[in-house]
Amino acid sequence: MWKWSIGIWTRARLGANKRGLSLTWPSAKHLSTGRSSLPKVRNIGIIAHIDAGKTTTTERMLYYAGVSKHIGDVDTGDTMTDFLEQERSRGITIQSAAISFPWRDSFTVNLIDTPGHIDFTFEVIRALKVIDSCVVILDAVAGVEAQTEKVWKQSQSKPKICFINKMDRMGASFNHTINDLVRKFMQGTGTKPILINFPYYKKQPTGNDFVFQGVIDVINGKRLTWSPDDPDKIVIDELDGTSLEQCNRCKESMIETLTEYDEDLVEHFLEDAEGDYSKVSAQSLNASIRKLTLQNKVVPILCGASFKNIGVQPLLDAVVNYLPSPIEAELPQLNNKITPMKYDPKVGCLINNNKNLCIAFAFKVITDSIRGKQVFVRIYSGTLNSGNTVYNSTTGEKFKLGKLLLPHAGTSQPVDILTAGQIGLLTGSTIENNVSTGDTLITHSLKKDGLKSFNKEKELALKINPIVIPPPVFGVSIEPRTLSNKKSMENALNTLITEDPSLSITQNDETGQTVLNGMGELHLEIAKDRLVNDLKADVEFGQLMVSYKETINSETNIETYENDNGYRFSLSVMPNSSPTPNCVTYPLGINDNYLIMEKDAKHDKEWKLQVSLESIINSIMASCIVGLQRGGKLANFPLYGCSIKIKRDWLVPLDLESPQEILKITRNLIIKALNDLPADKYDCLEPIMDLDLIIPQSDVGTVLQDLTGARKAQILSVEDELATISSISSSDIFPGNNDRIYIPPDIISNLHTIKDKQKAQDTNFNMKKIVKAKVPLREITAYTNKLRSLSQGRGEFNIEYSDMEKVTNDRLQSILHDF
Ligand SMILES: Nc1nc2c(ncn2[C@@H]2O[C@H](COP(=O)(O)OP(=O)(O)OP(=O)(O)O)[C@@H](O)[C@H]2O)c(=O)[nH]1
Repeated sequence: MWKWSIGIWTRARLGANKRGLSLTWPSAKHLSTGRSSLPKVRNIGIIAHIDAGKTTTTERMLYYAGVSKHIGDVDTGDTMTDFLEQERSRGITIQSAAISFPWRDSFTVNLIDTPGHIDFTFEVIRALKVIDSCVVILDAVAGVEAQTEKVWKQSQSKPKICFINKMDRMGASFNHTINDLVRKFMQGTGTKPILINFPYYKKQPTGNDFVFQGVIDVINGKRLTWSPDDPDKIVIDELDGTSLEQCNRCKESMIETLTEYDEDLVEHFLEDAEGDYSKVSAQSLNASIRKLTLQNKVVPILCGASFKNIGVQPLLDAVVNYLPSPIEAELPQLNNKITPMKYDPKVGCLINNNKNLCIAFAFKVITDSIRGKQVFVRIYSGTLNSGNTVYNSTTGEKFKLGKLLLPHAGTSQPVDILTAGQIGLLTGSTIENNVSTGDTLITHSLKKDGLKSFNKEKELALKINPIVIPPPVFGVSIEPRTLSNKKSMENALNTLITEDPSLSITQNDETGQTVLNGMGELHLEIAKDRLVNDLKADVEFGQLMVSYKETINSETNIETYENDNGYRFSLSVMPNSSPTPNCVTYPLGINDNYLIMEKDAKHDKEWKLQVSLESIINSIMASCIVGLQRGGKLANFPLYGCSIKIKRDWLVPLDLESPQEILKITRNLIIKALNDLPADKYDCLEPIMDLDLIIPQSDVGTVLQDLTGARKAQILSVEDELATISSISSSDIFPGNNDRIYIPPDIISNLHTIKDKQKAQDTNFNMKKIVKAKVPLREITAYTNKLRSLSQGRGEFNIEYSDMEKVTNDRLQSILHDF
């Protein structure tokens, strides 16, 4: 918490000198050992629409935490979290970067800065899997944009704080953005916004211009202004006049909202504060906001302009004050739903009441030119020590851990131990072939090789539910420039898809063509760039093409393999259906395919196999993926939405030495089953996209005509965009569910740039419409130029994968013409 005194506040006063050295925070110590007191850890994700200012805000956080000595800037390409060459040259975040830093009173913040572009949605999904809460950044001019809506929904019930950024820009509206937030996410849910601070505009000495200069702190009733020349200097003043009046109204509104849910605060308000709003203590308000944020009853809202260094320290305070520690977060989602789990304040998450059980989840793999493969893990329970023997419950492999690191985006710090709640990195040669994204690692917290002490049936079979990978929608063919480059191309592709499992490779056995598939044009563009420039693959690429799929509408014959050595194996391929009783289901990668194994209690228990059941199942899964990717009978498009069912009576010989032997058998059975299925039992599928358009009202007719005609779009809705900024700025109160929350009115700030002036005119004088539609991806490629010409450059659009849809025979013929 801040110590309030009127005057000038700098980093030096907090104990950090200008070179970023911490004198009073015990940061260096707790970061170097990897141990932190669990209640003082925050695992947060920074999420938002593209360009909202996530990386800019993260860079300021790192600077104020003393981690970086100068403020990195996306526009000059010297940020710590966007360290890939492609990120720096394009000024966008491509992969989520994890970084740990200290903040006040020995808190450790583990932060993941996520990309905003829709093509990198998998990066957001995997970050959301391992963080406990989110900081949502909003652009104060644009309000809640399409990708913010998406990530808000994806983050489900994780507690959130909102930071309304870019308050310095012309057209910025605090009021409009909060209205937008409430309308899109809170109305009818019982969740309410809580204004922690609101913007302060300073009137310029000449003219009537106001410039965004700081914030009014509602809880402490102070004005904080940042110096344009010195990022470390904050001046704290008492309030008077309109600011004081607005702050009091905000505080009353805050107390009214909180007391609706919090009996403890009601008691404090009536007894200690004697019903006087001004006497309600900051401590009680902060405790109440924390409690209700964790319950998703309220969302604290702050504002600032990260680019101008305004408002970032209060945001960091809000992170540690209001967001959950790992012992207050949601429990992990395990495959075995009956395993008991709870939080213990000392050891963190306690799984199966076994405090020695360490469970970690591998959520990201990167390849460093010096350190080789590194795996990001989130530790859920217990501790991970370097040198521990670890069991990978996803693959059934055992291996010894090498060095552990704490991530610092671009650089990392070696540690001996990673504790529950931490996000860390595994390195060393032993992880090379033993860990992939989505794997669960299990070990004994105290013993170097204590796996034997676990209950094999229960504890070593535990898995954290895997990350769901959306299907790729675009592909590009790739071939080595010379035959001698083939091996290095395969290695480079392998590295690429290990790092980013939302990329995939399909191989056409007939034509020999290799296709790299991804989530969108930009995704593949970046992948191509990485292949050639970072991984030095000497390759040629074909045209970008839509990723079509095939599916089956009927079950295949049951195919059986049996031999004298004791193998017996039968399977069939069928369309996905509802869960089958007495079966175990395993997802098969990206195409909504599954492996279904009829349960047989005999397996593993009685077989006394030399290799683990998990590694056998893993081999079966790998061969299923290959078998289904060979494609269907219509056009060899990869199979989608299919299940491979292994029948109950399967047997493998007791002396089986390697599960690899099973690979070929399974693959051949799948190919035989699919070959014998007649062509009329196959359907072709094409990707359908959700399209969000914002267009001037005057162009709605022509744009809709083009969409429904040539582009075969189905229009879902056409709505007015929210009222324009000028009309909203006068409305300072909006209705919530049954109550009203006070938001101070906006002041239109100075016009900074020509672009901003144009944007302001556009926003003020042109009513816009929001169109939502579904459209085949094939019809919406290269739409940017078309929309530009139909809307005189004023239309904007966003597309996002919706689902795969069956195509008619005529359409299939027209699709086949594209190849
Ligand atoms: N005027 C103004 N510009 C800002 C502010 N914060 C960020 N920007 C600018 O907005 C642009 C995008 O900023 P980023 O930090 O890269 O945004 P992002 O959300 O990380 O972008 P992606 O990760 O690519 O989605 C850059 O040009 C920043 O300089 C702000 O407070 N005010």
